[in-house]
Amino acid sequence: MVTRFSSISTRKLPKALSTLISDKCMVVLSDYNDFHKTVKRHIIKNVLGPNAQKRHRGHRDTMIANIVKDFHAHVKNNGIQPVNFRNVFQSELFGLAMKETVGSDVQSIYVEELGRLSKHEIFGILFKDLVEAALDVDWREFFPYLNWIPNKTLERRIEKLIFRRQAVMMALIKEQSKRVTSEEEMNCYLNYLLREGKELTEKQIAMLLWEVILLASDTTMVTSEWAMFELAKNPKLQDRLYQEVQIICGSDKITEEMLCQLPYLEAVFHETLRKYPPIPIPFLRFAHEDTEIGGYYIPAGTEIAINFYGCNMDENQWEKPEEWNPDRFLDKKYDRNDMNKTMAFGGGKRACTGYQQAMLIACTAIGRLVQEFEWRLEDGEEENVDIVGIINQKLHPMHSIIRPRN
Ligand code: HEM
Repeated sequence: MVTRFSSISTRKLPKALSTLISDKCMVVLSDYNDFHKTVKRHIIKNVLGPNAQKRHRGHRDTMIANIVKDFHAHVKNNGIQPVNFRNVFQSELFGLAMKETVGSDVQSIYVEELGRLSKHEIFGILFKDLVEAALDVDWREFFPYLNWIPNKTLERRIEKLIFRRQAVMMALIKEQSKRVTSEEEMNCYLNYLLREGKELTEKQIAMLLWEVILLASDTTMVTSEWAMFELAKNPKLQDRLYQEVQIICGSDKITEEMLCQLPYLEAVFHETLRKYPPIPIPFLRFAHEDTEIGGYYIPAGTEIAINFYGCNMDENQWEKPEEWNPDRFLDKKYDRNDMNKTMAFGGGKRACTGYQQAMLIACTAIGRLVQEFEWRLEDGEEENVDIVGIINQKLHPMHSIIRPRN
């Protein structure tokens, strides 16, 4: 992935997915070409690079504060009734994604073609429905010579989803374009692309904005949910993390600046990514030229699946890989600054551009939630380890009993 990326960075996508993403009009699913290089420069400069992340700091702090507030409100209103972690976390994460892309956590919007939509409905149209559709299997993919047979039900469903996404994105763009005067609203991807992305069409801008909404709304939540699940399941390890946070932060709330002093928290993050990589097998690639990988000759046209999950469960590489054990990452052999301790973020030139955002949000949230509350699993929850979808999501959202520490 590192040295051969230029030969193996062409994506092999199912037809339905290719249609959904307007024929690879995204950084993450485009081939390695000039379009990719241009739009990757844009996303780094305005959203995901270190300077952009500094500019978005306020949004992350607000997000964490809101999550903590929501959990306290749950305790106040429902006592020891279990809380659905995902409901709280995902809504706030989606709000952050909207701020980064269109400048505000839109609570409702009027869309000419669809009427007035709530935040929840916008989330459904821009995220949930499309993620579910990406999983739809078109049986014709397995029999390419039968491609001439129509699959009208699937095609109509995809057309409808694209229509709805496009209508909402256009309404968001129109609404936001009216408010380009305020300083805070200038700091969003939409305004940046309107200013700097002169080579892009309106449709491409809509797709690039949607890409950030899609990528920012999920993988970080998936990692945080699995980490909280394991901590709630293992009170001793949770206590160890709490003690570490107490020693470093005392009575202060944990902040991003403190993360570098919290090695156990960092180990919790990496161990979660190892055991539950949010992208266990990235979308297939194919070699567009003859190449050689790991001593094997790979002829042009070969499809390549990279199994991160398999690598992270390899007994030759990891002792007792099925155990969730953050301690393994405290070993001196791991460089503290190396984000690639596991394969979770990919590798080489196509490695994840959003790792810094993911790490800052997940680590601060996990640390702060353990600092504020004691987490226990609801009876029977321990068994709920099934996963669903292409992003290794917990099939059953985690339900946990939380008790404020003070
Ligand atoms: C724990 C969280 C995350 C994980 C595990 C993760 C994982 C990955 C992986 C494995 C790839 C490479 C796919 C491949 O090689 O085919 C990737 C690419 C990418 N990710 Fe992430 N990701 C995470 C969060 C994010 C976030 C929050 C964003 C942005 C908001 C993001 C943006 C991207 C982009 C733009 C690429 C494409 C890079 C390129 O093709 O040059 N990721 N991610």
